[in-house]
Parts: sequence; C-alpha cells; structure tokens
Amino acid sequence: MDITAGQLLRHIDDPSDLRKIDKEKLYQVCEELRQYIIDVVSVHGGHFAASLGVVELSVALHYVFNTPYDQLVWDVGHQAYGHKILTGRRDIFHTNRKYKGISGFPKRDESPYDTFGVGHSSTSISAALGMAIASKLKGEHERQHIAVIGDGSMTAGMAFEALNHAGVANANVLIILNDNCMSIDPNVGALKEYLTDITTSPTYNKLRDDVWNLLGKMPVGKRFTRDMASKLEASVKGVVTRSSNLFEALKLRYFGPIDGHNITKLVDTLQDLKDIPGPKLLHIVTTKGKGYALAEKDQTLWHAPGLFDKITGEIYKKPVNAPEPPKYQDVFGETIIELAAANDRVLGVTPAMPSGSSLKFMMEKMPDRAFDVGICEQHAVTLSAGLATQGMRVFCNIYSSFMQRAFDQAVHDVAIQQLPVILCLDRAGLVGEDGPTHHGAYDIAYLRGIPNLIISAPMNEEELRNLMYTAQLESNKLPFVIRYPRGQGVMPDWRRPFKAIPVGTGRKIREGKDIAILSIGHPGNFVTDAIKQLVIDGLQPAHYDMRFVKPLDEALLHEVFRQFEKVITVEDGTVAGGFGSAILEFMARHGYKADIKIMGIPDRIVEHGKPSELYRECGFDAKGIAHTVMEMMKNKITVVA
Ligand SMILES: Cc1ncc(C[n+]2csc(CCOP(=O)(O)OP(=O)(O)O)c2C)c(N)n1
Ligand SMILES: CC(=O)[C@@H](O)[C@H](O)COP(=O)(O)O
Ligand SMILES: [Mg+2]
Repeated sequence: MDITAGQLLRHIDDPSDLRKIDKEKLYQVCEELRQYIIDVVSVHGGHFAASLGVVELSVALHYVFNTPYDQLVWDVGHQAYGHKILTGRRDIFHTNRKYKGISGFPKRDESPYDTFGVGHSSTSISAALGMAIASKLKGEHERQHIAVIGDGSMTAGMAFEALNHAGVANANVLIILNDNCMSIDPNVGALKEYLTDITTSPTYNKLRDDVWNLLGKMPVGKRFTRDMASKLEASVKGVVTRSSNLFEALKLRYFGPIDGHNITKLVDTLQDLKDIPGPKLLHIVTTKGKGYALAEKDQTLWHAPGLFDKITGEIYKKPVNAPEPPKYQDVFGETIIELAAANDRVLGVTPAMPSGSSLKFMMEKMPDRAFDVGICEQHAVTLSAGLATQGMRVFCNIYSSFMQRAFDQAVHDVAIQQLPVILCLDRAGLVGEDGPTHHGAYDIAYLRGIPNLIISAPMNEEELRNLMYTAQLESNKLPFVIRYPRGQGVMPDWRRPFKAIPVGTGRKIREGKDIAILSIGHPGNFVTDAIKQLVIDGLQPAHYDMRFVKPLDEALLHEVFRQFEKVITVEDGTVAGGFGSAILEFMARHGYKADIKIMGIPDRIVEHGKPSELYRECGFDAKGIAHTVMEMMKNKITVVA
C-alpha cells in the first residue's frame, strides 16, 4: 500500500530542506510528520507512542541545529521515527524493523544523522558527552552535542553517572529531558516525583514565565541577557522548588520546564541555548502518544501496539480457532502468583518491564510483594540479593539482553555469596524485530563461567512452571537462572500441578539410533518438528532436552556419547561459548570423540526481522536442523565443531 507524505513533508529529503521552511509553517510540518508516523506504523508496525510525543522536538532540533555536523543522540531510540523520516529515510520508512529493512533504532551505519547506535536505555548522555569532549580536544568549539533522554531512561545508574561527569566536564553538551511521566509502564521512583514537583509548581512556572517575558523586552546585548537570565532563573528556582534543583546541584544549567509540543517556543528556546556554552539541561514536558487520542489515553498499550486500524483504533489480533499456547511471559506472570500464594517469602522484581514480563499481574494482586524499580537492572539484581540475605525467595525478572547490564551484580552480589536469587531471563534468544541490541544471544555464554550459578531453560510452559517451582524451594541454596524466549510456547493446556525437577537433570524425549540431538530450551520444539520430517525420510534420531546448561546432566551425556558417534547441539544462544561449547568441554574432559555440530546463533551480529526469518538465517529452524542431520548422515568426514 502506498502511503504518501503531506505537502511539505514530501519535499523534505534532508534537514537542509526543513531549514528552508518558514518558522510559521513548522506546525504544518509537525502535523504531517505525525500523520505519516501514524499512517506507516499502523500498517507496518513498530514503536508508536514515544515517536508521536517528540514530533515537535524532532522538527525543532533539525531546524535549529546543523545536523549532522551538530551531533544528536537519541536515548533508547524507540522515539526516533520522526528523526529518521526527516533525515532521508521517509521513503524507506515502511521497511522499518523488517528483515533487511531499516532498523527500528538509530544505527551508525544506516545514516550520518544517527550518531550513536542505541536500543538499550540511558546511554545518550555519556555518548554525547564523549562526542563533546572530543570536539573540544579537536578545537571544534562551535559544534553542538545534544542528548535526548526520557524521564524513564533518566532513572538508570548510567544516566546519573554521566550527569555527574557532565557537570564538571566543561564540554558543550545539551541534555534534553523529555518528561512524559511514562516509561513503558508509568514511570516510578523519587526522581519521577521530583520532576512532577517542578513541572506542576504553579509559583515556579509563573515566575519563570515572567522572567522570560521580561528578558524578551530588555534592550540589552544577548550575552548580558543570558547572564541575567541564568541569575534570575537560579534565584527563582532556589526560592520556589521544594528542594534545590537537582540538576543545578550537579552543575548543569537547568532550563524549563517548557511545553514540548509548542513548536515555536521549542525553536526559540533551542536557538537561545545554542549560544550558551557548557553543560546544560532543558526540561520539556510532553504527552506520550500526542495527537492520537487512544494512545494518549492508554500509553502503555500504545507503546508498541502492533498493527492497527488507524481510523477505529482497533488493534488487530491474529484469528484463533483453537486454544492457543500462552506467551512464556504470561506463564511466568501467573505462576509467580501461585507460588507467592503458597509461600509468603516469594517476591517479584522487575526493572521497568511490568507489562513486558507480566509481573504486573502480581503487582496488581500483591502490591507489597512485587516491585517495579525503574530502568535499573543493576539495582534490581543487588536489591534481590539483599532481599535474599533475609530469606526471601526473589524472582528477579530481566530481559536477557538487559541483564548484560547487571553482569557484575550477578557475580559479585549473587554468585560469590551464594544467594539463592532466581533470575528469570525473559526474551532469551532471537527476539525478532528489535534486532541485535535486544537479542538475548549471550546470556548462556556470559553466565556459564560463573561458579555457583544454576542455569536452566525450559522447552515448554510446563517446564517453565516446574523450574520456577524448583528454584523457590527451601532446598535450593543456589542462585538459579531460568531463561525463556519472547512469545508463545507450545502448550495450550499448561496449568499442570507443580513437580520439582532435580537440578542438573535432562530428559530423553525420543529414543533413536542414527544420531543424537541435544537441545536446550525452546528450540527443542524445532528439533521435534525436524525429527517428524527425518522419520519420514527414514532416519531415527534420538532427542534429549537437557534443561540445564549448568550443572550438565553428566549421566545423560555419558549415555549419549557411549551410544552415538554423531551428535548435534541446538540452542538459541551464541555458539561462541554457549551450551554447545559446554558439551564440547564435557567431551574433552572425558575423552569422547564424535562428529559434532553446534547449532545456534552464529558468532556475528544477527540483524532484525521476524523470528522465523532469523531462525532460518541462523540455520536452526526445523528445516535447518533436518538439513544438518541429513548432511551429517551422508558425510562421514568430521564436521567442524
Ligand atoms: C537497559 C534497558 N532497560 C529497559 C529497556 C526497555 N525500555 C525501552 S523504552 C523504555 C521506557 C523508556 O522511558 P522513557 O525514557 O521515559 O521514554 P518514553 O518511552 O517515555 O518516551 C524501556 C523501559 C531498555 N530499552 N533498555
Ligand atoms: C525499546 C524497547 O526496549 C522496548 O520497547 C522493547 O522493544 C520491548 O520489547 P518487547 O516487545 O519484547 O516487550
Ligand atoms: Mg518517558
């Protein structure tokens, strides 16, 4: 379907075209940009509400600053659709997040306007500050560096670390705090309350507006005006904010809050700030989902709604004829409530993903026992460790790729002290359209080397439930990782009574004689499908669902390597140091020799696309596995491990 951009937008191939437009007409550019985002995302999918909220900001930034020479860094990047459309990607925007299409996030090799690759939050201030310091060292004193960061992303440790440095770095960096009071779910924490205080204080806002108006009327030189402005602002802030200004205390000049949907005000303010050197922060207030009423009303639902009818607002669901398997996240969300009902020491923790992890079910039912701690993966893990010291059985649910942030906490705070924290790593494996920043590719490899850690992966919903049950038993004294993928499992009828799974035991799913296939986690289902085809072709593969990467089921592995000369391992993690590598180490330790092929995510960056497209590309979908078996069966030469 052809989607046409509005009259002005269709001529903006680059920000230099935007800069030729009269300031008075920018509101029309904003309207057209907003409409274009709605038109394309409703048909092609992607993140939605966040980009609508920064339409005016995106236009103003490219209008005022000399991008790409001036460097603009978007935090997370899920809100950068307007930026992409204005910077030469309007006509390919329909390929957003599609296999071989453009990325859903800013990406350096996609455009010179994408100064820094993003996807994970709270990196923008550090990155922009790095650029600003480099410019200073190179003598590029007029060059501007802007980080756009949301209120949710500002809650992370990384953002605070960067603010702490920025305040004393004497570099030319402008931080724009886009405050919409939302993360994916409502934003949480004391910082959020502080920002609300500043934003809603009528006394402060009136005084600030008076100061700006007064300055506008003063017939004095620009620099003098700004000096006056900063002094007046500081005194206003000192008087009327409940506590002294947090950002000013960190030696950043604080401006705002201003209405982030008033394009004229934004342009004027940015123009002014451009001439003020050094580190500064502009606080803008916006509405997530701005301009699409339903999104403004339910901002969490419309964060990334899937395809929808832009007129009626109906979000399309795939038609179901029979009972569907649940999403793994929902099995987690419902199972933790059952466990918590039976064991009052069970608690839940999520760093800012209550909806994504489905911990929100427990937060609603048992608000004292389930916590959203904001985008703070490191804190989430150490908080869980602290709770565990007091005998609590904490399920800390973190997306696999975000868990990368908390590696040290897993080692230092959890494993060394043998605290039985339960780390549920959702979105393990290839997540699909979010792409390489979000693939949970590395968890097995980076966790496997940590002593004392149990690492498991369920092949289906029932195993997820039973692993969760096992992990919270008093008899378990060790930290316990349970990793599972994004999306649906395979068992519509999944609510079965709990059964403990002895730690370090796998199961033989199918007897066989020609070859053994060892799988870990959900890809075991791809193996099952592959075997259906292989049996038709006359082969008899054995299949083992290993369930644990650590400790390995050594008894089962001895059985395998005594019986089979050909072995395949399948995992949805990197082959570099993952489950297959653990099997190779086992072979080496015990002197086994076999033709072995390690299947999983290859040791390179896998881009975005539908999960099925990516599994196919990586070769471990059912077809790929069947093909590998056939190749190994006809090829007697040792296959590369
Ligand atoms: C390290 C990390 N944790 C969690 C996420 C998931 N995530 C993506 S956007 C988002 C909300 C960000 O809120 P904010 O910065 O205020 O942006 P908004 O969506 O409100 O525009 C979260 C939690 C992430 N991308 N990175
Ligand atoms: C930008 C970001 O990090 C999140 O919005 C992420 O895309 C959510 O992923 P899920 O859709 O898997 O919850
Ligand atoms: Mg926000």
